Order: sequence, then structure tokens, then C-alpha cells
Amino acid sequence: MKKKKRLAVALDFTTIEEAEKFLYNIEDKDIIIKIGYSLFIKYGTDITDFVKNRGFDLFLDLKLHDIPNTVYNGVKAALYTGADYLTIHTLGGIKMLEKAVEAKKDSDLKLLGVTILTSHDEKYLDYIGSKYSIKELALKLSKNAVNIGIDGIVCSAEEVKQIKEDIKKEFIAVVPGIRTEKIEGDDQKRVLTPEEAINLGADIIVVGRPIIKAKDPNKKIKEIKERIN
Ligand SMILES: O=c1ccn([C@@H]2O[C@H](COP(=O)(O)O)[C@@H](O)[C@H]2O)c(=O)[nH]1
Repeated sequence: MKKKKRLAVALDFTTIEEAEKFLYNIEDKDIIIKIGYSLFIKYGTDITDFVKNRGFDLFLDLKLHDIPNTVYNGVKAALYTGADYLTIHTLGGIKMLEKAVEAKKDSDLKLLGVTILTSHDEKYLDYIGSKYSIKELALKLSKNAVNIGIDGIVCSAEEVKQIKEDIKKEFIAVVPGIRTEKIEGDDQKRVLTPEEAINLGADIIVVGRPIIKAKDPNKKIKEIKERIN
């Protein structure tokens, strides 16, 4: 049977009041809610408990990147939030990824390895001094992470097809940088549409501003879910 593709909504508000109001009005519970820095640093488990108590799957997007021991403790701490997904930077290296996997052992938490942020283009490669293209680097980082036991990969739709084809082990492909129409002055660089991302191999697409800034977020969620399944 074909696996259902899922939508994660990036709840990138800056106050808990806005976030709660938004979630009170959301009719479809079968979405994943992604909480990032803007809410988690300020409100901690008040916001994660709210998401869980409303019946949503929780995606904690903290993009951990630190020394192995600190990341180990960070993953352990994240387990207390009841998060279903947690992000970690694959650029953090093998030892760091191994400690993250060790920390989540025996839990249902899915660790997602972020490769190259969708806000970067090829200029970033100069900045980090990489001899690889974005596609090559994202693939190399993904292979290492999945081999170590990371459950999923965060990459752009531009790389997902090759990553899916080249990694034989099962993993979850999570794709942000999704646009239904052009946004003026967008910070995202590697963007594609919901259906393009899914056709190229995404299992979960992440959509923030196109939904949370929509006039009718319920209508937008319905439209995107219809486009991906
Ligand atoms: O490479 C990445 C990793 C994470 N993100 C996060 O996804 C959302 C996208 O929001 P939009 O408003 O749809 O651009 C945001 O929370 C990012 O932190 C990403 O965009 N790219």
C-alpha cells in the first residue's frame, strides 16, 4: 500500500497567544506541528504541551549542532517534551550523530538530520570551502547520517530524488522550502511546489508562511493536502 504523504506546518509565530489562536482554529488534526526557536526558546514546554494536548504530532525543530556530549544531553532533554521528531545538523559530524542516536535509543522519537538549509544556494559552498556541489554534499551527509541510525533527512526538493535513489536503507525524507506561489523577497533559495517535492520523493513536506500567513489557513491546508495525496 502507498504510504500517505504528510504535511508539517511550521508554527513560526513569535508569541504563544498567536500560536494558540492559530491551533484552536485548525480543523484538521492530521498534520504535524513544527515548533522552532521562536516559540521554544521563549515558552519551552508550555508550547510543546499545548501542541501535544491538542492532538497534533510534534516536530521540534531545534537543529542541534554542538559537541557530542552536549547534543546527547539535548536529545535526552527533548524526550521529555514528547516530541515525535527532532532535528539535528548532519554537519555536526559522526561522533555527534552517534551520541544523538544513543540518546534516543528505545524511544519513539525520530531524529531528522538537516543537510544543507534550503535558504542556501551554491554561494554557501564558497563560504564553507566545500569542493562538493550542494547535491553532492547533501547526499554525502545523508548517507553518513542514515548509516549511523538517523531516522530521516531534511533536504530541499532539488536533492531529494538522488538521496532517495542512492540510499538503500529506509528513511524519512523531509522537505521544506515549499511554495505554492512566489513570495517577494523570499529567504528560501531552493524551492519547489508541494507536488514537485512529493513526486521527487518527499515523505513529509514542511510549509510555514504560505499557511500561517494565509487568509484562510484551513483552506490552504486542505488545498496542500489534496495536492500531495
Ligand atoms: O533546510 C531547512 C530546514 C528547516 N527549515 C524550516 O522550515 C520552515 C519553512 O518555513 P517557510 O515559511 O515555509 O519558509 C521554517 O520553520 C524553517 O526554519 C527550512 O526552511 N529549511
